[in-house]
Amino acid sequence: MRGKQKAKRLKRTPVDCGDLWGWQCADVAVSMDWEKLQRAFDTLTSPPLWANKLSFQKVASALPLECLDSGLDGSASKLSIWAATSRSDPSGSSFKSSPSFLVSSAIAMQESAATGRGWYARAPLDAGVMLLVERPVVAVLDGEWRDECWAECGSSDSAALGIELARCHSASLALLLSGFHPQEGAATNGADSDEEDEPMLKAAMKEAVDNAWKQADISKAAQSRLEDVVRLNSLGFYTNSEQLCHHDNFAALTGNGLFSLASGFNHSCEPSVQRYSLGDLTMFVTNRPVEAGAELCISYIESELLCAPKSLRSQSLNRDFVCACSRCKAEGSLSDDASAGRRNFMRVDSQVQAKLALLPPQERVKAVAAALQGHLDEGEEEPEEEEPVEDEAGAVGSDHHSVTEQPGARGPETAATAATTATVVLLGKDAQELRVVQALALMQMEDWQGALQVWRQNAAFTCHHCPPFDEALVVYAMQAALCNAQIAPRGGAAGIDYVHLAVEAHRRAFGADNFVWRYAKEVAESRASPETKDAFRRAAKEQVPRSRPFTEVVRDWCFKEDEVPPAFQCFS
Ligand SMILES: C[S@@+](CC[C@H](N)C(=O)[O-])C[C@H]1O[C@@H](n2cnc3c(N)ncnc32)[C@H](O)[C@@H]1O
Repeated sequence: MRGKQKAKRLKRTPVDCGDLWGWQCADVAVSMDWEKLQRAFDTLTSPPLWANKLSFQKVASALPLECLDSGLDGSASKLSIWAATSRSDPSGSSFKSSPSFLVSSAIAMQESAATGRGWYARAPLDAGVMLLVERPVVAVLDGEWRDECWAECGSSDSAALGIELARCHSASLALLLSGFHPQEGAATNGADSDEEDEPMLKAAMKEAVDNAWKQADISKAAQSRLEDVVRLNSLGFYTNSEQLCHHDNFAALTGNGLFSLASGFNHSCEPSVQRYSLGDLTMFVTNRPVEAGAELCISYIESELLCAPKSLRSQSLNRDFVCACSRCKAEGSLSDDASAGRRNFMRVDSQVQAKLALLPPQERVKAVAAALQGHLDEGEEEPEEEEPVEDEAGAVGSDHHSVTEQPGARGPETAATAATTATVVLLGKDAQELRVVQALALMQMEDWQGALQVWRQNAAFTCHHCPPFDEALVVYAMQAALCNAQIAPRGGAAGIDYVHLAVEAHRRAFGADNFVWRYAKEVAESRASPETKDAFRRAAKEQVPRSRPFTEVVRDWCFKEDEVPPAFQCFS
C-alpha cells in the first residue's frame, strides 16, 4: 500500500508541548511583527509554489510569528500552552524556541453547560479586533497526501491529519489533547462514511491510519478517541482564500491542523469571529461589536452557506451536535423551499468551473446566465440528487417559510410544487461562484460596465446574506474599483469610492492595515490596464482606513433592491 510506504518515510519527531508557548497582549494586531512575516511570506511564495514540493514543516519554519509588544508598552506577557488553555502546567514550560500564538488579553476560555469550553469577551470589543493568531500543534498540507490512493475518499483530510498526529504522538501531546472535545469516555456519533467511496480505497485509508497508530503504540480506545479529536476539532487553513487568483498561487499552502487555543471556539450560525490564514498561521478577528461577557463563536461552515435554511446548514455542519446557537433556536424546526420534496443541487465545483473556463468568454457569459436560471449546459454533469431532509419535528417539507426577509429571497417556484416535483436548488454560494466566472469573462471582453454590475451583485449578496465584513467583500470591492477606474479614470459617475470601500472592508475583515501587500498579486493578475492598476495602487496607498459601523459601509454601496441576489433559488 502506498499509504504504508509514506507513513514510514515521513516519521516525525514527537511534539514536546513543554516547548509550546505564546504571548498574551493587549492588542494582538499591533503586537505582531508584520514586516518580518510579510517578507518571509514573499520569500516562501516567490518561486511558483507548485514547482516546490512543500511540506508543512517547511511552511511553518519559514513563517515567523513574533511579538513586538514587549518593547511597545510592556503589556505582553509569556504564557505556556497550558496556562493559555486554563490548565495547570504538568512539568514546567521552557519558553524555548519561538512563540506559537499571540492571544488577546480581552478574551478568556470558559466552560458553559450547553456547549462545553468556549471563548468569551472579558471587555467590550469593536469589529475588526484580532483576538488570536495561532499556528497548529499538528498539521499536514493537502499536497503531502494528495497522491495517496485514498485521497478522494470522504474524510480523507481527517485520515491524513490522524496519520500525522500518530507520527508525532508523545506523552505531553496526549496530555494536551486530553483537554480537547470529546472528553475521554464520551460517546460521539461515528465518523462520516461516504457511501459512494470505493470500498477498496476506504479500506486502504483505514489501513494507513491503523498502521500509523501501531507505531505510536497506544490502545485501540485511545486511538479511537484521538480520531474523534481530529474529526471534531481540526480546522482547514487556506491562504488568501477570498482572492480569485488563490487557486493557482497559494493552493500549495492549504492544509488542515489541530489548533490548541482555537479548538475552543464553538460554532454559531451568526458568528462574531472570522478567520483567515497565511500558511499555517491562522488569525481570528471579530466581525461585529461584541459586549463584555458574550461568547465569541466562529462558523464551522462556509459563510455563504450561513444564509441557507436551517436544514441545509445542519446537513453541511455534519458534526456530533445539534446546533444550539441563538439563531437556530429562534428558527425552531422549520421546513423550507430548499429542503422540500426531492432536491437536485447545482454544484459549481472546480470541475464545472474548469469546463466553463474552456469556453470562449462570450459563450461563458451565456452559459453562466443560463446556469443562474437553473439550466445546466448539456456538457455539464447532471445535478446531484439528495433525499429530502427531515426537520427535527419529523415533517418533510410540509410547510413553506422563506429563509430571509431580503428582497428577492424567494425562488421562482412555490412550496407546493417544490414539495411534489424534483426541484433544482441553486444555493447562494454556488451562484456567487458562477457570477465570479461571469464577471471575469466580461472583464476579458473589456465589458467593464457589465463586469462592474456583476461585482456589485456579488458584493450585495455578501452584504445582505453573509456575516458583516465577510472577507469576500474585499475582493469584490477591489474588482469593482478596477472596473470603475477603467470606465471613468477620474472617479466613477455614481460617485462611489470603491477603493476606499475595499481598504476599509479589508481593515475590518483582517484586523490589520496591509491591504496593498495582501492584494498585490490579485491586482497584478487583473485584466485591467497597467495604467488603471497603477492608479489603483496609488489610491489604495493613500487611504486611511475608516472604522465605521457595517450599516454605514453597506449604505455607501447604494445597492438597488434588484441588485441583491436571493439567498437560494429553486427551479422546477
Ligand atoms: C471544536 S470543539 C469546540 C469547543 C468545545 N465546546 C470544547 O468543549 O472543547 C467542537 C464541539 O463543541 C460543541 N459545539 C460547538 N458549537 C456548538 C453549537 N453551536 N451547538 C452545540 N454544540 C456545539 C460540539 O460538541 C462540537 O463537536
